[in-house]
Amino acid sequence: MNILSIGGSDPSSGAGIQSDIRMFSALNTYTLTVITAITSQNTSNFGIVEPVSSKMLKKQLESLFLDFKIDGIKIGMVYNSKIIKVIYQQLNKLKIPIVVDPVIKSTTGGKLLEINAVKDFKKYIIPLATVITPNKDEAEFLSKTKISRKNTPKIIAKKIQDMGAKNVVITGIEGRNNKISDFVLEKNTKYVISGEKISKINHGSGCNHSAAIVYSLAKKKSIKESLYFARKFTYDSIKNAKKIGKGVLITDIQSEDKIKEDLSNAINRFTEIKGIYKNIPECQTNFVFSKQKPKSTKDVLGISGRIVKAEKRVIVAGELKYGGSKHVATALLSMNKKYPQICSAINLKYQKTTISKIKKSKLIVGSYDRSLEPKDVKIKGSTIKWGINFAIKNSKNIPDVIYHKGDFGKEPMIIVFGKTPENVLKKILKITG
Ligand SMILES: Nc1ncnc2c1ncn2[C@@H]1O[C@H](COP(=O)(O)OP(=O)(O)OP(=O)(O)O)[C@@H](O)[C@H]1O
Ligand SMILES: Cc1ncc(COP(=O)(O)O)c(N)n1
Repeated sequence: MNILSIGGSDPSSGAGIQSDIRMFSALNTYTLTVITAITSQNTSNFGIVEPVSSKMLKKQLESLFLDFKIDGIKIGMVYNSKIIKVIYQQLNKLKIPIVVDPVIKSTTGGKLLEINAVKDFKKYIIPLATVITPNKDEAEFLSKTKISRKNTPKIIAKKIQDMGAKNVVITGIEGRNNKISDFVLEKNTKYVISGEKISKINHGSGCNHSAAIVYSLAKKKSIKESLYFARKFTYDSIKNAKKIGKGVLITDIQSEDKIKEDLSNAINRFTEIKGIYKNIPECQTNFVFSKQKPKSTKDVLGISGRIVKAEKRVIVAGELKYGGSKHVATALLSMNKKYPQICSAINLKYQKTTISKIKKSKLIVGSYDRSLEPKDVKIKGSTIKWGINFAIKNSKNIPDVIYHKGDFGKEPMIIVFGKTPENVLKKILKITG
């Protein structure tokens, strides 16, 4: 699939064209790019803007239309009237999804649309939009109306729809109980998509949101499906935002390749720990790492075989696969449900010496007694879930380690948990060897 991103260059790659390339690549989509303006900015400050000439813009667009099948277009920073008019001339006959992210001001305060271009933006760019995604401030600015009890998001969205956009999403409306919502006016129907607000000041969430919408629309999904997909995608990108520069955080997507790379590195380092073979249980070891918000073991990467003991060495038998682990992945899912930041786990042999080392190090330990398992739990085969939940309930803080001493015919076990495989490995180093 090929998606075209039309927008400004952000040299810090936190927003604009460069951010779109990162996002579409994470979605395994080829990104075509047309630059409208070059900006100088970083995560703290916005510098200057140099728009490209109309001729240059037109030539960029023509060169792509002559060569590629384009499945969807995202429009970000357009800056001035000349740019707006060229985009309109080139795009107005197209029949593919176009998502407009009306960027007016950057998070760091830079001007991304000239004041005297606002009129043409409304006249030429808004009517191109299959979906337009103003945030609350942008929606108020475009509609010249403040959201209030009287002027509801619906009234504001309708004003923007009347300018020619087919569907309108007003993003980032903050509510009570740490909720953040997007108000949607889809043709004649309205609805709200709500979720938890992450307390991080970030750069690029709006760009990621509109990029994910056009990606999903280009895959022929409905508007509603695309908005839910984009909301989750953006949430993950904010959750995974990193402090790369000195200022605001830069949003990022943890690609499946990155999950694989992190787990694979940690497994290699695990196998090299001196004397680690003593910590491999009879049922062998699995080491797992999940995607954000895993729903089932299919979202958890693990070894399709196990890490096995071969005399005084340990070797990895099998490959990394989603759904590769059952037991450790199930334990992780129970932990992750209560503590979503915990995404990695490993099981180790139960030994008194290890437990006393765990207790001496400052790790938080939880445990459960398998002989107390209720009958229905045994019958349903949901022992691990029951045990992990039992240990979590009885621990004030997030347990680093949960163990049980086994039962008749059941091997005792220790499970070490952490945010990432690297984090789990650090804990293992404290308690083994
Ligand atoms: N702190 C947050 N926690 C969770 N979701 C958020 C948060 N901030 C924004 N979102 C969601 O991210 C999506 C993008 O909206 P946002 O309001 O960030 O756009 P924007 O202000 O245009 O961003 P930008 O300034 O990066 O262009 C929306 O679905 C919004 O609800
Ligand atoms: C080139 C360009 N395009 C868009 C944004 C908006 O993104 P943000 O509001 O996150 O700063 C930006 N800062 N720069």
